[in-house]
Amino acid sequence: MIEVERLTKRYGPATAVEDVSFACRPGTVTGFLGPNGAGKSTTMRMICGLTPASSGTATVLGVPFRSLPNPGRHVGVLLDASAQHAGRTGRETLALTAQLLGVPSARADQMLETVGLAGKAAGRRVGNYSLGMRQRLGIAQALVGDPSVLILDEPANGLDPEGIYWMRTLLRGFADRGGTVLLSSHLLHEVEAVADTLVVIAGGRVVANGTKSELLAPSGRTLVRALDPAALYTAVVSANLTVIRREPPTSDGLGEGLVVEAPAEAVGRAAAASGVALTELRQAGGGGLEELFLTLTGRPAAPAAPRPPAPAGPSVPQEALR
Ligand SMILES: Nc1ncnc2c1ncn2[C@@H]1O[C@H](COP(=O)(O)OP(=O)(O)OP(=O)(O)O)[C@@H](O)[C@H]1O
Repeated sequence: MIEVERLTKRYGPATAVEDVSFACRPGTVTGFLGPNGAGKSTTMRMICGLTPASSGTATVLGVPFRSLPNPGRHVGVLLDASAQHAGRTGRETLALTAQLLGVPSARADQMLETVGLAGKAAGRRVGNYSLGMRQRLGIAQALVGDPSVLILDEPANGLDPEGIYWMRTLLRGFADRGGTVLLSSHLLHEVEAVADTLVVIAGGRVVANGTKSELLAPSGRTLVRALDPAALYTAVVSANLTVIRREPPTSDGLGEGLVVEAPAEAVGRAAAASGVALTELRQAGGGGLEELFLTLTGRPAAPAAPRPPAPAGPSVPQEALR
């Protein structure tokens, strides 16, 4: 169990993390999502006692991380896969960790096997490892102490598709055996595939927190497009419906769309009343995590007039979300 209660981190006048609260339960994978600079790493570092919080608390297995006796036997942490000693081999790295944690050295060999670094790779110096190999070694290191909690910051970075699939299977198995996993990522689709619970952070604040099925449930919003986007906008606004945001034109030639806070029927009627020919009318949502993420964190409006109300959250460049 990980419990985070109103955690805040300030660096001088800047607030990196503000009033963040969430819980990760045994048997679940919690995906911690946010664009670059959202505050994921800072939050994880505070949970692990590496960065002091300005206010708020974080506990792991009921106590602050630093109060855990031999924490590596309870919590496996991977915050920076590049932080390993470049001059040691993979096998030496894990053997040393096993020794420090007081577990048999055979466990180190088992973990090398588990992460696919047994054999030749185990004898190579870490400095010669690819980023993906370092991630695998970092995951092995986190697992050596046979912990019940895993805290992993962007573990999929540098992994190829096969590696990402492998990691997903590993984390799912760990949680299914009763473990607790907190996993940060900006790889939305990977998180969507493995997480049970999602915590979305933007600008240092939690903007969504719930089970995947709750958060991805269909919304009462409608996505609508028309041959004449400006006429559509006027029709929607004239019917006193609220435009949440614009959708960019599609690659197959449909023009700019609108996401409207109303059921499809109301939007269709508004368009019909103004004689606007629609090219698309459907419930918004169903676009998975990416759509949820964009809705929650905002996105740059497409250049067109007239403009809808500004998005509620900070602007997030789309490339930061992939
Ligand atoms: N030591 C520090 N001093 C000052 N500002 C910091 C420090 N560490 C982080 N920040 C700032 O805090 C904010 C949150 O950073 P953080 O690294 O936690 O975000 P993140 O969500 O992990 O981003 P990324 O996905 O890019 O790693 C950023 O604006 C960052 O510049």
